[in-house]
Amino acid sequence: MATSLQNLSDYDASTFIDISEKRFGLVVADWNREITDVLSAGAYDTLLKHGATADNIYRNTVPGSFELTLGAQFLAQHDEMDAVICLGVVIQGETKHDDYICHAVAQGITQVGLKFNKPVIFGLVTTNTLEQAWDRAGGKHGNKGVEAAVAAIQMLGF
Ligand SMILES: Nc1c(NC[C@H](O)[C@H](O)[C@H](O)CO)[nH]c(=O)[nH]c1=O
Ligand SMILES: CC(=O)[C@@H](O)COP(=O)(O)O
Repeated sequence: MATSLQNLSDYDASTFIDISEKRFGLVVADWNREITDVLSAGAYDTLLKHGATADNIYRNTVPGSFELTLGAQFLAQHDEMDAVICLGVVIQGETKHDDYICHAVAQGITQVGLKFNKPVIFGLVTTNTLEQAWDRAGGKHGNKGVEAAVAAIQMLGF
């Protein structure tokens, strides 16, 4: 289903577990920094809003989205880390460069999650245009950072 029809920025928090003792890693790509900062703030504020403490949220920056996988692994490998949220923005260019990045990140962070048996969330905005990216970073389609944080909380409830 397309984001225009449904997004997780509207969610029911009544089913969330207590996350006051949970530790979260945020891995944020520096590319398209103005937008990833908004995603990061959305994720951070959402975790706090639902009971996480600032001391339990660890934020690491990586150069670009391609590095999200390794950044996620650096955090996920710590036993005390409960969930990792990866945030990046890849906007289509003239070449297939964006495809390579997006597929690598999707596969890479899936593997990290399976390897460490903990939620590693795919908060990668992959759009055709800059405008579409802003639409998903506090614009008309919500904030994918918020959605990523919600997904992490929901997965911890399993
Ligand atoms: N083009 C985008 C990139 N490119 C950089 C790569 O992610 C990577 O850092 C580089 O290839 C070195 O390994 N990154 C984004 O996050 N968004 C883009 O649109
Ligand atoms: C994927 C991108 O945003 C960019 O770095 C690559 O652009 P291009 O495909 O025009 O080289």
